[in-house]
Amino acid sequence: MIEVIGLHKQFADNILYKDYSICFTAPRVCIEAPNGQGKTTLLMMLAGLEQAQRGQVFFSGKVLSEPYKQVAIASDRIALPEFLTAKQIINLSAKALSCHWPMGLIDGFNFTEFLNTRFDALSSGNQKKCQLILALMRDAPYLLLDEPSAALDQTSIQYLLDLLDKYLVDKAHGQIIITCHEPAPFIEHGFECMPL
Ligand SMILES: Nc1ncnc2c1ncn2[C@@H]1O[C@H](COP(=O)(O)OP(=O)(O)OP(=O)(O)O)[C@@H](O)[C@H]1O
Repeated sequence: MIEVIGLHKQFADNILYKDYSICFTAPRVCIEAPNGQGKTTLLMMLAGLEQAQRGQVFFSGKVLSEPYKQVAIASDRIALPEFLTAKQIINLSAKALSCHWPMGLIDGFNFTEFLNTRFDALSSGNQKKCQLILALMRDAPYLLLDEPSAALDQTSIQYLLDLLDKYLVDKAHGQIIITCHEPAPFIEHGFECMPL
């Protein structure tokens, strides 16, 4: 369970969260909110990649000192080295995070033929697949996916949904939080929709 208490976040004079608290209780949550409300920023803060001015985040009741070790995130907001190929980026991450080469995910997303393409030359759907592979290969207990189905083809969405069906089976306290503007397929697969 992820709980946010007393969050304050603003960019310059744009206040996104003011003394904001929320508790995500369902194992699989889909955050639905209008554009610009702060969904991506919230996921980035949960992952420890964006700093809040105030507030605390509890993961199963604990503050994580190094959230990146237990929280995996896929988001367009995270810049990847565009001059490297997808294979080089996946390799770098796998080595840095001591993960196995994610053969199953690469096959499942039909990504093999794009491994030698530079990240900046990948289509938006294939960039999304690369981001998802990087997050999913970590098998972290807390998984945050920002608009995971955006730009994906139907076969890949189905593969992702099947994968998320099984993701928490071996993660007793794990949780998946996604943001999505078209949540219907995720709701059908057991996600609980929450506004911000
Ligand atoms: N690094 C930044 N510097 C300044 N403003 C930012 C920064 N990151 C986000 N913002 C602003 O914060 C607001 C919320 O952005 P965010 O991307 O979190 O919203 P969102 O709910 O995910 O939107 P969408 O549904 O369009 O993806 C926007 O007004 C955005 O311009």
